[in-house]
Amino acid sequence: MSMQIPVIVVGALGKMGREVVKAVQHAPDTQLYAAVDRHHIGEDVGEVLGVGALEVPLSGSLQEVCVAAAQEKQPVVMVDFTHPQAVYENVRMAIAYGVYPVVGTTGLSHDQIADLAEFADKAEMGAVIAPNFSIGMVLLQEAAIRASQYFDHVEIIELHHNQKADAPSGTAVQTAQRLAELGKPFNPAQVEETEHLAGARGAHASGNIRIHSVRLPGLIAHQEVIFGSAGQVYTLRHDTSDRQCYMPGVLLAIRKVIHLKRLIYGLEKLL
Ligand SMILES: NC(=O)C1=CN([C@@H]2O[C@H](COP(=O)(O)OP(=O)(O)OC[C@H]3O[C@@H](n4cnc5c(N)ncnc54)[C@H](OP(=O)(O)O)[C@@H]3O)[C@@H](O)[C@H]2O)C=CC1
Ligand SMILES: O=C(O)C1=N[C@H](C(=O)O)C[C@H](O)C1
Repeated sequence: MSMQIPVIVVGALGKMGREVVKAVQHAPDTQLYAAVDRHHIGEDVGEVLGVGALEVPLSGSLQEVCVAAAQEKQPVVMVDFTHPQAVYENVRMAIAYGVYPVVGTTGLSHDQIADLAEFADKAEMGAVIAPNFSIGMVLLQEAAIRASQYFDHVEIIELHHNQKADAPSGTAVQTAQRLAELGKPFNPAQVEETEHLAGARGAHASGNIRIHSVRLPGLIAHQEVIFGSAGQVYTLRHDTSDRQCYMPGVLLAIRKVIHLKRLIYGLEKLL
């Protein structure tokens, strides 16, 4: 049996997928098993990405790839960085064929995640969904949880490139959720507010925390969590300058998911 974990990358030609293809190819204990996307079907994924031949042709059918993976004697992992509209069915498909999903795609609803967790439970299959695979964001969220002990007022600003399909970012939603889980009543009203332009005060997320989304060319992925109290503002900020920052987290999830028997949500639970 090979010591390398076979990995299917779905969305292999995307901004994240191409980094995952390279990371999986370079890591000593993982190997690229298949690459799935919607373009260049049949062409060598390495040639298309300009990194030299990898002897892995692009497939347009995740199902065909999963059928082949189901015949393998060792566990196969699927890494999905596609689109909010595709990811739910991709994860269902992977689990149905005994392929372990590692999901970075954001935009899944709370109900969809709960449904996938139930599906993984029934199949006794591991799965990892993490809206952010960078260690810096895990640390930012932990610092925010600590700061919440001392601040009652907090808002989140997330800033991304303008090719992003979903808003707010999955990371901002998760950050608000993690703060809301503390059970503290954030942002008690000070005055009666009127929004003269709809959306001016952002979106209401978990825990009465507002999220403001910025989309501009030139940005990659950035988030601020801003706390305020009388006479002081405390700002936590994370900036992404290269999508390589997500790769150690993705590789960690690939290595761990094959030993799990349920769905895990959040990179912090794997550290
Ligand atoms: N968890 C994390 O750490 C991170 C998560 N993300 C999330 O990852 C997702 C992808 O982001 P990004 O790489 O920037 O997006 P891109 O649009 O650059 O890449 C997505 C790729 O998936 C392809 N695709 C879309 N639908 C399917 C499908 N049904 N089957 C196969 N391939 C498909 C797209 O093809 P086409 O071009 O034809 O649409 C494209 O090649 C987003 O949800 C984003 O929020 C991003 C960064 C980090
Ligand atoms: O689309 C992106 O780029 C990113 N998406 C994820 C999210 O929605 O949180 C993670 C990171 O912010 C980059």
